[in-house]
Amino acid sequence: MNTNDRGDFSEIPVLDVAPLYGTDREKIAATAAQLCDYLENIGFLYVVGHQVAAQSVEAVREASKAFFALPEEQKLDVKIDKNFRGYLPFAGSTIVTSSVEAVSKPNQSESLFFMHEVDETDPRCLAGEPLQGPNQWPTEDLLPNFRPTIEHYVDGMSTLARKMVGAIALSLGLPEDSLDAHFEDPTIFLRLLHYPTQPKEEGLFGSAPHTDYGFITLLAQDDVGGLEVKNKDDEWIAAPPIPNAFVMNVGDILARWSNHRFVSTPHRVVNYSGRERYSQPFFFDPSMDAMIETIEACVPTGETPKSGPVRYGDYLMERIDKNYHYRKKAS
Ligand SMILES: O=C(O)CCC(=O)C(=O)O
Ligand SMILES: [Fe+2]
Repeated sequence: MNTNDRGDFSEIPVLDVAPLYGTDREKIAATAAQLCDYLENIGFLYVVGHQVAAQSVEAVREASKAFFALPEEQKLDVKIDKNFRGYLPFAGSTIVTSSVEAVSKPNQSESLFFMHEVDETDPRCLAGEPLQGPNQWPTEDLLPNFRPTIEHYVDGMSTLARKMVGAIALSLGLPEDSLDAHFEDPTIFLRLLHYPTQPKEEGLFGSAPHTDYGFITLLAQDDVGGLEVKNKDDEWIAAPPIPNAFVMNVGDILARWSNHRFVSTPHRVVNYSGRERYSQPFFFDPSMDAMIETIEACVPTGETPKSGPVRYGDYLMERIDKNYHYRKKAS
């Protein structure tokens, strides 16, 4: 790697991941090598050639629009709970752990969170383990077909994300399945986001500058635009919508796991378009119980890892508790 290239970009590159669904080892290796370069130097790329149907992406967007169009009191029927599933009203989160800039104004968005489903009878839920509980679904009479639409999408996105886990392992010179054990019960978030158009105001964002917590993010956005990614010259580079592409980025736990060989790049959303914006980031993260310990292949000979081991669930709870008002305990 040429470290001088790090953060030196003026657009987000596109990677065709179709070979990852096939069996041609040479093509798979070439795709992984290209991926490695993007993850090391930019931390962001567009993924095309995946097998998530455009129809499924569109169906989720329509479901999202229908949900956010409901009266506030109906949205509040599924208000976000202690398990981090449900509706986060407009301006409900301020990113305070952002290392990117001092942030004080709440994000100009409302969102609806789903996670991996955990039944009420599941031992993890019964034991009161953090973030392990059932999703909150809008009722069928209010929004018909909502749940199967979301679940179908999460299935397709999970398949794509697992292909990327394999490609990431290959890109580090490891066997394709070497990280799989950490994703046996993956921690999954699907966040449906609605950004009203916003005024131009100092320090006011749809989504304030931040890095993502987790492993990888795969984002579908509508045709409005507004996502921007920071380069090494502190310029905000647009990541405009490309049809049938997901924006993929490295999260902080992947950066840490890779001894910061891969870079978790700050990004933000500003919606000055005059239109409403809808996006749907899918976050694919390790199992709560997975121990994240620096990948040896990422530590140069003679050096020690930059960070110690951490249980993914503990790391995640710390990050989440800091960022969301509704979780803050009244003192
Ligand atoms: O809405 C977007 O385009 C980006 C959202 C985002 O960065 C996030 O939810 O972490
Ligand atoms: Fe993000």
